[in-house]
Amino acid sequence: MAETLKVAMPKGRIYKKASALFRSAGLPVPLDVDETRKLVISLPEAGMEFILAKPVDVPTYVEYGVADIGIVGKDVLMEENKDVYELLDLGIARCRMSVIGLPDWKPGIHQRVATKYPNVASQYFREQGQQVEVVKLNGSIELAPLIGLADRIVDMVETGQTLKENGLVEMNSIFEITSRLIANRVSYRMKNDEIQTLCDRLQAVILSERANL
Ligand SMILES: Nc1ncnc2c1ncn2[C@@H]1O[C@H](COP(=O)(O)OP(=O)(O)OP(=O)(O)O)[C@@H](O)[C@H]1O
Ligand SMILES: O=P(O)(O)OC[C@H]1O[C@H](OP(=O)(O)OP(=O)(O)O)[C@H](O)[C@@H]1O
Repeated sequence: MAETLKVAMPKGRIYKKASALFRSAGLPVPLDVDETRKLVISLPEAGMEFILAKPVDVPTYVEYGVADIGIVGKDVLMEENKDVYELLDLGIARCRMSVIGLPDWKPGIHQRVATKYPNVASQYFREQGQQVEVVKLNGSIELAPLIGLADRIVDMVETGQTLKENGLVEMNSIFEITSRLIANRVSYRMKNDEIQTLCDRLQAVILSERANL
């Protein structure tokens, strides 16, 4: 008998897109996650169990093996650097990680950069040979240059609306972001049939959606 596959799904903006992809692939997903406070949802008839997690925690659950697979943004994978397999680019929740500042920004003697992604930002500026102080924030990052906490930020840009409304400009794009399917290393071996079947079904939908673009 096939083993239960434990799937860590991020709540929030990725969930809708990821669940639509699962449904198109003929895979079940819990409905109405916005309306429930339940965090573990079992679908025994499908041999699956869904863990509804905060997006940034998905790689941790998968690394520790309490979830066999998970869905997470490339931004989180780059920042968290967990020991997991990255199996598939789902092509959803597309945006980019960028360096952003006020239009009149000039490099000062002491440069400060605010971000939700301190590891990504530190590595980027190190590679650019720029010495900066990185300050970690947890949200509304665009506030930092407006009120003088930092002279630049590293944050995600999707439509560019947040930048526009706050008079900021995108200076450099660091990398493109989409959501990825990740797997625990041991689960990938022990539940290979189940994981591979799921991967193949998702891949087929992704390819057919791409062909219809
Ligand atoms: N415009 C966007 N801004 C932020 N994240 C985006 C955007 N577009 C796609 N994403 C993806 O969605 C993920 C963030 O989802 P969400 O905003 O629900 O989480 P969060 O802000 O980390 O969670 P929480 O609000 O619980 O702290 C990112 O990790 C990224 O991969
Ligand atoms: O280019 P846009 O389409 O405007 O999207 C980008 C904005 O969306 C994200 O913020 P989020 O909504 O996650 O809020 P928070 O990080 O401030 O909590 C991100 O941090 C940017 O602020």
